[in-house]
Amino acid sequence: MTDMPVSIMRSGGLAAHQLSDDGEFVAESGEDRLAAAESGIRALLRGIGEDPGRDGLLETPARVVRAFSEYCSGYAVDAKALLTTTFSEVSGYQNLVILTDIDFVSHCEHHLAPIVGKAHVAYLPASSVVGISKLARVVDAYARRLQIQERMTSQIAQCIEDGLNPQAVGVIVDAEHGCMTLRGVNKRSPRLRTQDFRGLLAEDLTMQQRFLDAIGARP
Ligand SMILES: Nc1nc2c(ncn2[C@@H]2O[C@H](COP(=O)(O)OP(=O)(O)OP(=O)(O)O)[C@@H](O)[C@H]2O)c(=O)[nH]1
Ligand SMILES: [Zn+2]
Repeated sequence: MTDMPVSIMRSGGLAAHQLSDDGEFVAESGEDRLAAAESGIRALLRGIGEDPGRDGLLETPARVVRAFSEYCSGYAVDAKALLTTTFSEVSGYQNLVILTDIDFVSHCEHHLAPIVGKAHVAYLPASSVVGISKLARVVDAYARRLQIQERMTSQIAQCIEDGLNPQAVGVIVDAEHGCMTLRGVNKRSPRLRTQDFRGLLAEDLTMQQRFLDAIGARP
């Protein structure tokens, strides 16, 4: 047995930081990371039988990397910090605040295929309300990552619960998954519905129904 790190053994002597344990090149700088990502896209193009050297594809790796940086820009967003602008002067408001039809685009972590849908968010304020655009920003902060829909739904609910400490939180997400509609099982119609109800919205079925009615959903 040797004490040599796996990465060094695999690379035949390369410095340990240059290869990860699964044998991938690990870039040190941001620029190296982009170059490595672009070369990965060139490999993908070769893998599907294309010629990454032909004119039309020369700029494609850089474009794809830029596009994925945009799809995944939510990693850089501190979602909870979005909920710090609140208005307490409307503290007499005792009803659900419901923001419906927040459209989003995410990407599934299994196939990197688009998940396109709408999120509906409700909360019952405890003492203050938040600017409604911030709720849509929270949705985007989690949507613009590689996701599965169940986790995204809970992350949005958790963020609102932590950020506003409300009496109730509800998040419903309806989405179409490209990995089901464009490939694989190739079904055009199914939409995945996920929901996360917390606090009074988990206990009070009448309140839950008000939320469902607002989005025109069947219970
Ligand atoms: N629960 C859940 N599943 C998802 C989501 N997005 C994609 N999937 C599923 O993840 C699964 C991955 O299954 P695998 O069998 O590993 O992948 P696959 O061979 O490409 O499967 P098929 O899509 O059936 O062709 C598939 O069933 C997808 O439909 C999501 O947000 N939530
Ligand atoms: Zn998928």
